[in-house]
Amino acid sequence: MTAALELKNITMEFQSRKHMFRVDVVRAVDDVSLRLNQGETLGIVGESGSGKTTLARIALRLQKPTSGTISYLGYDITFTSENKLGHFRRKVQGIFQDPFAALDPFMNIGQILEEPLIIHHLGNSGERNSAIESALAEVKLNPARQFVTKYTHLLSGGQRQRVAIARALLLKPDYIVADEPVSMIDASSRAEILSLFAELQNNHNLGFLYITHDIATAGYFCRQVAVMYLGRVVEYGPAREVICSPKHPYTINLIAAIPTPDPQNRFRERSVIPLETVTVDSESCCAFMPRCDRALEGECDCVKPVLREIDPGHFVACTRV
Ligand SMILES: Nc1ncnc2c1ncn2[C@@H]1O[C@H](COP(=O)(O)OP(=O)(O)OP(=O)(O)O)[C@@H](O)[C@H]1O
Repeated sequence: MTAALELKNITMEFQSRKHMFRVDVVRAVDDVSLRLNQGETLGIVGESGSGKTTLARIALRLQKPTSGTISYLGYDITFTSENKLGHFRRKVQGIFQDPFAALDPFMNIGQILEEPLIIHHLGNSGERNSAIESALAEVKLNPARQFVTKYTHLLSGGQRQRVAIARALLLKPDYIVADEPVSMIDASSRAEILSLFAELQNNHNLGFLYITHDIATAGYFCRQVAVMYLGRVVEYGPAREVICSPKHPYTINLIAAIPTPDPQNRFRERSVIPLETVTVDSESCCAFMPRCDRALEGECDCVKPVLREIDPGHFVACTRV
């Protein structure tokens, strides 16, 4: 089956000038290969700074990688010029963390939703209006006709995110890159937005690249999960397996940190991942080594672990597994 999105050996480096004559190179993404099939959900999980957003921007071709290739439906679009990306721009949509910044406060909901249809020359005015109303109904903003004339300051965070989802949906995308779509929304709306994603996926065979720091929501929504640490994928596999039977020490710690509503927790001490105290040359050793309670001298400090298949479809980059 041709993948909706395929990232092969993606590396992304940024240069930052720290002193007048010294330029530091930050490797935000380091040799990442991932595949998203049509109608499936791939979760990218990791803490702040692990390179998730950079990878999301690359999947949307908002950024060209330093090396590696991006394929959309089998076509290499890594360096395709912007004027030839029209179809990709329509069929691949992004939903971002901040629903307050994503929508223009000077436009009403109808204008916000009509704009991409006008840009992509889709339908006449009447067709666009009925498409907008059905998209609003689909994201459960009812009665749709009343929402069309409202401005964004009248909506809650959850409602704004629904408008952003409707805007993406109107272009009938093949896949949506959702970068922390529920992290700025209050807890009560989070589950509703995630079940809305699942419903839209069923109805439209939509693919999702779901980026999050919260492995629990990834487990709820994703079929496959990739756990990232300092730009690398350290564990990848079916979400249920990665969450119920994590193998990499970093994933094990992330899962141990998921809060559970058990009154006995008052009497238990939880282990926390220690903060990084030293920076290692991750070119020649395991980047997680300074924080790992299983690290072994002579092994983890001299081998850069690569992903190995330890169970069918379950990959781990750790020499200690
Ligand atoms: N334009 C840039 N210039 C320099 N460094 C950058 C740039 N963009 C990202 N980085 C660095 O790349 C690394 C990964 O950043 P990225 O935003 O992709 O991580 P993240 O996992 O999405 O984190 P967060 O959840 O906090 O957004 C960080 O160390 C960041 O400082």
